[in-house]
Amino acid sequence: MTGLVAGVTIDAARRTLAARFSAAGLDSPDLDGRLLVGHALQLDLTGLVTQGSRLLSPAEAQHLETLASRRLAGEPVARILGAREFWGLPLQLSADTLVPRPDTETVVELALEHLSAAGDLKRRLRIADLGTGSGAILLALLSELPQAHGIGTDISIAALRTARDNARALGLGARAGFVACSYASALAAPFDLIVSNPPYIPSSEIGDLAIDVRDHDPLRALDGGRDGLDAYRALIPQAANLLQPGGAVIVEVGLGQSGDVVTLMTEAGLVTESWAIRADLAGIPRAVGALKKLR
Ligand SMILES: C[S@@+](CC[C@H](N)C(=O)[O-])C[C@H]1O[C@@H](n2cnc3c(N)ncnc32)[C@H](O)[C@@H]1O
Repeated sequence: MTGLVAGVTIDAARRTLAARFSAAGLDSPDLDGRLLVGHALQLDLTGLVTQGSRLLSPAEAQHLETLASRRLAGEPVARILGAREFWGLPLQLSADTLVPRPDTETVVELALEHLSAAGDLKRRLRIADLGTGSGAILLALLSELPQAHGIGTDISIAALRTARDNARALGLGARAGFVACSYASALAAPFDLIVSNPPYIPSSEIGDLAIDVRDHDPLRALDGGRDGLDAYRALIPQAANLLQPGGAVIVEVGLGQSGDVVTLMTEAGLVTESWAIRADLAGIPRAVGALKKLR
């Protein structure tokens, strides 16, 4: 394997990393190389372009080599950077938070569409995000809903700390609270909107996940029990109790789970409608919603 040597230019270092990542079969070798070089040298895209002919110092070359080795060993770029963008918001991560996924933005989209159709975008809404992790879904919603307040829950205190820090860093801290509990068990009614991306991988499938997920995302963010539906069985009845009449619960689901989740919502007395299933970019039903009946 070709290492990076001091005295190569930034451009050459990017090309070398991209070639090594490509040879290792990584999905986005150019992007990964650019992000790691930018991170190691503290340069944004403009800096990388304008300083492309600058030579790496020995310390920079060594640092970059360490980051490249971690990537080649299967560690996701977001874990190496300790940060990931979600809904255009920069979020810090920790070992206790899932790396937020682009698919999860379907939950945010469906929630905003529902609120928009109901004429509620400017209302003083109360939102709960169950299993908030880095705070991704809650903070995306609060960034779009200027009058809304929200609570994120998680069983991981460390994840809640990261979520709280993200809320503060984004200027949303005054409208976001964080509570350690199992899903909504410590929350009191009423809520206008409850969202969740809970753990939903069947326990028996965890071992077959790609290495960047299995070895780097926290197990309690992934493991949904025997059939993957344990979290929905717990949180959907809780949500049904806590919602205002006309309020909505919107959850992310795994592959092939939307039918079972709709059934759980119906059994909890919620109303599911055709608007309330949203596919991700791959066409897989990814977000499922239901309403509490109006009295
Ligand atoms: C799939 S991750 C989602 C994180 C974040 N909402 C996102 O979309 O990026 C699931 C989260 O649920 C949390 N969790 C697992 N079991 C829980 C429980 N019983 N009550 C509350 N949160 C739980 C995990 O710690 C993890 O942060």
